[in-house]
Amino acid sequence: MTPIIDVQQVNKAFGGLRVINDGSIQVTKGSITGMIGPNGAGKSTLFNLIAGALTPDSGRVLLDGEDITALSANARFHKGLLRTFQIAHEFSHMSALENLMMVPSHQPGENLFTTWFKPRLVREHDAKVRRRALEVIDFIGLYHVRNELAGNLSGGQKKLLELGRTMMTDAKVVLLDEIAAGVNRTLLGDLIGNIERLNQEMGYTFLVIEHDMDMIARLCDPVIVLAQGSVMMEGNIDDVQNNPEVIEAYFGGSAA
Ligand SMILES: Nc1ncnc2c1ncn2[C@@H]1O[C@H](COP(=O)(O)OP(=O)(O)OP(=O)(O)O)[C@@H](O)[C@H]1O
Repeated sequence: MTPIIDVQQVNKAFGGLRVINDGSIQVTKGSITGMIGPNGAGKSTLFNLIAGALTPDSGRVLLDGEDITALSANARFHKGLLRTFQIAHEFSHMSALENLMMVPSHQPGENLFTTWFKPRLVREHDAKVRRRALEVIDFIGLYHVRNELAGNLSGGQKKLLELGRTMMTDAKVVLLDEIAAGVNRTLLGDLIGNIERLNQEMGYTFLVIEHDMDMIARLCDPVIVLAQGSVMMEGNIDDVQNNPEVIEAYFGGSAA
């Protein structure tokens, strides 16, 4: 089966520092794949190369078999490859529900021609977006705070809202970057449950960078271990945790 994400022999250097060294990873459609590694291993850089925030010096990135190496992050977003969006400053002054409704899509209202000449189409679209936002906010368990300003939500609630924002799109693959950081254990349980439901019920594929090993162990199979810009191994969490090379490089190091 064609992997949904196929990173092929990617290299990336910053100045003289080679950060990704012939990096190749495959993410299987329908999986929740984890990516771990010591601090500075290159996890965020690889994420940025996949999401399109960075361009590789060499190598290719394929999405569902299509070469997307030259595409912008925005073009990749419209192809269904997204990373959770931090709630940007300007959005913290909008309600939780409005944050969901503001997620970019091909909205007819954005086109001046449709706004002027097809106002009914715009109204129908807005009503549809609102209905979807209400469904999503219910799904992520934030219905009771739907009218709260996003800036007033707790850290964990903001993470749930970020996940909810991905659900407003036609996501195929969602990149989750350290989503557990700063989230209390109860909300972390909700977050994990929601990710599993999105995966099982709605067919989302996830690629997860995480320092929280408990979350990796509960969610991810397989787990890819990155060390010094290269893939050290891939396997299930038990294989990874029992691999002497990984223990030396990762658990024996300074990483969490
Ligand atoms: N824009 C940049 N310019 C220069 N060096 C960079 C840049 N981005 C990352 N690096 C360097 O690349 C290396 C890998 O960084 P990266 O953030 O990808 O690692 P990481 O595995 O995500 O680390 P962490 O777990 O600490 O977040 C580090 O040595 C870092 O200092």
